[in-house]
Amino acid sequence: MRQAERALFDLRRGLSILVRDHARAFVVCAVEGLDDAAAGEMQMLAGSPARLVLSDHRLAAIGRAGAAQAVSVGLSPLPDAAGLHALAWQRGASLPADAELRDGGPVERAALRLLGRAQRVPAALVCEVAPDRAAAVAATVASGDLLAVDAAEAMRLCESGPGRLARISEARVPLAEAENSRFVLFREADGVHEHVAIVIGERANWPEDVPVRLHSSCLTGDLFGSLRCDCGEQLRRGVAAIDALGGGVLLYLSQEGRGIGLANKLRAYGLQDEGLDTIDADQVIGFSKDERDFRIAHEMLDELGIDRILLLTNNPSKVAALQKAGIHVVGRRAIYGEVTVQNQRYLRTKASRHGHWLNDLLNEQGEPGDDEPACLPAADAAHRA
Ligand SMILES: Nc1nc2c(ncn2[C@@H]2O[C@H](COP(=O)(O)OP(=O)(O)OP(=O)(O)O)[C@@H](O)[C@H]2O)c(=O)[nH]1
Ligand SMILES: [Zn+2]
Repeated sequence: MRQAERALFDLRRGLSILVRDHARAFVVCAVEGLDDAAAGEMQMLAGSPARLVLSDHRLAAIGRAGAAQAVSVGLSPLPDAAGLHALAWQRGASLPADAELRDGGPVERAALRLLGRAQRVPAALVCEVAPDRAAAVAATVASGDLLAVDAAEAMRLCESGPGRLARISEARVPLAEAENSRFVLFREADGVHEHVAIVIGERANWPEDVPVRLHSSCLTGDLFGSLRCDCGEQLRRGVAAIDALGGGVLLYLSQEGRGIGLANKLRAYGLQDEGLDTIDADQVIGFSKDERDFRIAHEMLDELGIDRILLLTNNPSKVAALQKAGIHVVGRRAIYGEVTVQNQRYLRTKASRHGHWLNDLLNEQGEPGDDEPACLPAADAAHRA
């Protein structure tokens, strides 16, 4: 899958790539960062007019729901770069009435998946290579100026897990909430993404069901104490709770913004300031309500030799993902931050639309314990918060 990994780098840099299946080949570029010159050049190279490819989430957000994951939009005339940016992620944008919509094939789907994996807005400009341009495009590929990748290979990369993790380095890092802590850094097979396991306490003294928290990174909350979310407090309280339980592990996962990246999270915050909730805002930019893949956490636990855990979370998806991966989640403990004026709506949306177990915190409905996960064995109720 080396070509697909290289394709990710080129797309991140704003370069065009060639994506092909058995029948067709397209010059593909991210709409994010696109300028008019680049749009012109790719059409010249391919010898055909460019089409805009949008995700099903983006289509729904601009009022054109369809069944396909990727939809190819023919626009005549093609808008300039600013117009394409607006169609890709701005609120209130709409397609012209005469826009021609087609379900995308393997190439269009692969293009959007690659962009999502690269944490770019999932919107692509694509130009099919005209027969009379095939030789020129092949020469550009041969010269090294245009990277070519098969759509199937790109899809395989995007659907694959993190691959075998490498344990790279570690050190003792005493924390305010848990003095006896070690940071163990893992690197994904792609050589880029890194995640840290914070190993708290002495392993010999850990409870049999190891206290574990999966914490997705949040620069704004974890580092700066943003009041828009509850992450910073959950992080520190998570470390303290694991220490108080006799030790365990906090996995600090490089999954900023539920996997959409910081750039898109800030875009989404702008949309939330205009009135959208946290899930609709992500959808307007073209993403699903959660782009995270928790297989990484399973890999890390595996590397650490941990398979029976007490999970500190309010997120049912984390419990389900670990159980599916074969980890025995024998108990679940709630982990709350403070409710603030600024994060209240975010927390309520997590509860109502993401299924988070936050009823006790938000005091909305139900008696304490009512929202416990049905998937956990009753015998472990004592573990629960
Ligand atoms: N896209 C997006 N991401 C957000 C927003 N607010 C917080 N996040 C991200 O959401 C993630 C929260 O991760 P976690 O702390 O693991 O929380 P969780 O999935 O709510 O689950 P638990 O805390 O375990 O209950 C982090 O990656 C944050 O950066 C938002 O408004 N939009
Ligand atoms: Zn946060």
